[in-house]
Amino acid sequence: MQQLRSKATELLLREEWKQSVQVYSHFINLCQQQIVQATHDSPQLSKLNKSLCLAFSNRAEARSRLRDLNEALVDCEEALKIETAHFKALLCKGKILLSLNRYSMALDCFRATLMEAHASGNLESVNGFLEKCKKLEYQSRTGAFDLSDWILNGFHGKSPELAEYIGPVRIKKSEISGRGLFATKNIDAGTLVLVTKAIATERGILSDEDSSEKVQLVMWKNFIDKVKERISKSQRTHHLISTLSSGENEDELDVPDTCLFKPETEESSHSTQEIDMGRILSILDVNSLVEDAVSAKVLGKNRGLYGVGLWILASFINHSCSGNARRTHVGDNIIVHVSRDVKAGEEITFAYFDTLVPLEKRKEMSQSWGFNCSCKRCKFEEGMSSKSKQELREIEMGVERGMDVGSAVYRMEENVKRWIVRGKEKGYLRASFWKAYSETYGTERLMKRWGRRIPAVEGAVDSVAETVGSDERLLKILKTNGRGMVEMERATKLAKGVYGKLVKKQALRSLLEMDIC
Ligand SMILES: C[S@@+](CC[C@H](N)C(=O)[O-])C[C@H]1O[C@@H](n2cnc3c(N)ncnc32)[C@H](O)[C@@H]1O
Repeated sequence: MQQLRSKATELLLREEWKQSVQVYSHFINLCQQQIVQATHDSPQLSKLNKSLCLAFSNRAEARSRLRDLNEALVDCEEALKIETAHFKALLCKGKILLSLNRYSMALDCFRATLMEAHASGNLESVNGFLEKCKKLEYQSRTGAFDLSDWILNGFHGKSPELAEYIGPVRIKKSEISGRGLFATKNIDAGTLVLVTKAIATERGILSDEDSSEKVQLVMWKNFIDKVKERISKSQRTHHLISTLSSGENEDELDVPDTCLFKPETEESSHSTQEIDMGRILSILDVNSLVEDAVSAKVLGKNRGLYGVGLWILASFINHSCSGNARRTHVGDNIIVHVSRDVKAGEEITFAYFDTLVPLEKRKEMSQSWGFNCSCKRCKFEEGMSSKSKQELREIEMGVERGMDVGSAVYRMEENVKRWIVRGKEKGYLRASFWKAYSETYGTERLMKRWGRRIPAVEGAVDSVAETVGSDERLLKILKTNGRGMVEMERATKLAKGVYGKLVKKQALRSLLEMDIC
């Protein structure tokens, strides 16, 4: 036993985790056998128990390094059954709970180690964990995230650690398709609705066109392998992924309780169903997101970096061509915020693809995603009279063939008046032809010619932002046409919709100036 113990410790120190787990397991077995045979209350029994406790906590450490977190947690519990305040076991348990995003339970563990940490000279490192844990626990409770410092430092260093957070939203049946995410109260533009960590991500640099497809294929394979590994190591992950749509009979799928996705929800209630890899692959096909989509901001990334990932709760968000939310990626986190004011009960939707384009283009895009878009904007545009649709197609084709974009905007506005299209619907049509609007507003020559016959830039920007949500291209036009402080204020409001309430005013201005929008 002595030899086994030394060997296991040596392997642990050499960071040979797998072998160390094996040797500790052997040692633990022997130790448990001897405990059964030892005399009650004997000094030998207490020595054996001490060794067993340490072995459990060391095996927990090795298992946690291998990301076998659940097994590692069980080991910590075993160690703590023997010695309720065992420093190493408590510290290891705290670290595991922290990486499982169970902040308040982790906080309890770190607090329980404080006395021993003080006595053994480990106070500084324990305090480090405590502070981190407190910050994350606060974020996950309040949704108060602040990336200002990181942004003002030019995204220097590692991306900030963010807590998982579920805001005022719940999963419900959707009129669009299957299940969707819905606001449970009125939410104002920029408010965060969720922050979740990816189950797995895969990133790579895409260089020239030729190699990028191959690189993407390899990345997709690696990504699938990572998801497989995560599923094999956690029944909870497997169960949560299984709640997602595989694209078939979506309207018949169960509506899971939103609480299920809270990190604190216990593992034990899940069945040990077999992994159906075919279904998992379909689920990944339907639900994986790329990080550099038009509707996503990726903060702090290098140019050319391409990433794919699976974020479970965000996977319940349906697409809409008049979406009210956007996503931002920071490290492995997805942050979803509303990009315009949202009423209680409204479905939270974001754009899977660029929606500042005409209906036909959007139809092609949604079909390439495997569905026919049934959002309100598409329904409205499809429901217009065939004469009006023909007129819109002509303008669209005219713009494609190089027609004067100013005259396209003028024709659009005249049509909108003639067809008596008002409010939101006006915004829908302007959004469909935004390319022509933005080129007109952004070109001095065109503004000289058409400026007085078309609406002011602010009005057009507002109507589009109110219907399809804030977008960096709207911001850009405001910036080029901006006239002093009023536009700066309007731009700041729009920027909140683009980036979410993640930064204070100064950092928001810095983002605006960086021109990443
Ligand atoms: C990421 S899932 C969204 C959540 C899904 N509705 C569910 O019940 O799990 C994507 C799938 O939802 C459906 N979907 C999303 N947006 C849609 C839309 N605008 N129109 C029709 N179907 C949509 C499509 O079947 C798509 O493949």
